[in-house]
Amino acid sequence: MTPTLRHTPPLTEAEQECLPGATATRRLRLGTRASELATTQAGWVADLLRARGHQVDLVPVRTEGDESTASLREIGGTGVFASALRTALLEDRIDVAVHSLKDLPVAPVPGLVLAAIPEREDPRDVVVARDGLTLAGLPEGAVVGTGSPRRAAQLAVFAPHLQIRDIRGNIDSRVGQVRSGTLDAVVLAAAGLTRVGRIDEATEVLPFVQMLPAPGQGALAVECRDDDEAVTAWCAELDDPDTRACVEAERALLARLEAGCTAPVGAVARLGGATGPDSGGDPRGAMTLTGFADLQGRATRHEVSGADPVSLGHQLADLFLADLASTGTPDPAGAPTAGADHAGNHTTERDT
Ligand SMILES: NCc1[nH]cc(CCC(=O)O)c1CC(=O)O
Repeated sequence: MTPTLRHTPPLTEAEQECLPGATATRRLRLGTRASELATTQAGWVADLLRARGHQVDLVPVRTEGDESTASLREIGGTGVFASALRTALLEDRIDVAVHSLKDLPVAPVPGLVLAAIPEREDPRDVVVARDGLTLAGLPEGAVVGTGSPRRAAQLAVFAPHLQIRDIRGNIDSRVGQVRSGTLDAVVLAAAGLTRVGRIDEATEVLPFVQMLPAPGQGALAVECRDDDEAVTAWCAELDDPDTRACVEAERALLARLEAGCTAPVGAVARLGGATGPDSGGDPRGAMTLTGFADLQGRATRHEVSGADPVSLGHQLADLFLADLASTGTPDPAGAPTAGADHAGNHTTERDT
């Protein structure tokens, strides 16, 4: 193996750019957890980097239980999937970490940067049900497995004839419980099924009007050390600005809501529409951010449109926080902006 740039005195970014073939002399250590989904996602990012001329080695990273508790405490309590990879990155055992964005806590980590958010997969949730059925086609009392309070709360609104059972596990074990007859159906992210090549097993795609995804669902985060300018720049080439704008809005909602409540939250941002003279000069055009939250057993939706992703997220959060503050019955006059697919004022019975 040829010596790497890591063992030579550090070069400035400008010096590296002058070196012919400089990118090929440094092998990138791309960290991945061991699950099929994680290795598939990491492999996809590795291939994108290889297509740009980089040499990439996949590095399996042990789960959080193997790591020092001190480092984990530094990072924070949530995000067990992300913690081990982030620790490995901070300790210079890997150069690049690939995460499912929806599993990544919204709080930034000092020393790390989200160098790229590549183009997202389908953000919707799908159903895998027995006998090719849809949720509407399942009989009264049929059992649907999900470990997600967000999914359970929305199922209670649009499919109240179904029972929810709290389940955990990877894609294979969750679908396996339908195949074995333990469950009538499970709800999963379309993106996960697509990435492992099993999207054809979905029996129904749930539209946003019924089921809003987790903020960031379907998108990946490519994380680097912020002082590693070369790797950060190489990874930044994988960024999709439209996806980044959408997930910024979705995560801004989550960040503001996490400060004010612990409700299950769904959200999706969509670009497009107002690209004409009224679009405020934003070349990305207008964005619409739609959110769901189950606030103390009362499920509500709100929708906002505008140009700035982060302020949209905050605006939407403030609508939910205002709902929460008005502890009495929901105010029908407080309906969202015209055109919203509002499903408010439902009473839910949450099983999880
Ligand atoms: N919480 C688990 C998880 N984290 C990321 C995905 C895959 C979908 C994605 O990348 O958003 C899944 C599986 C699921 O929710 O069904």
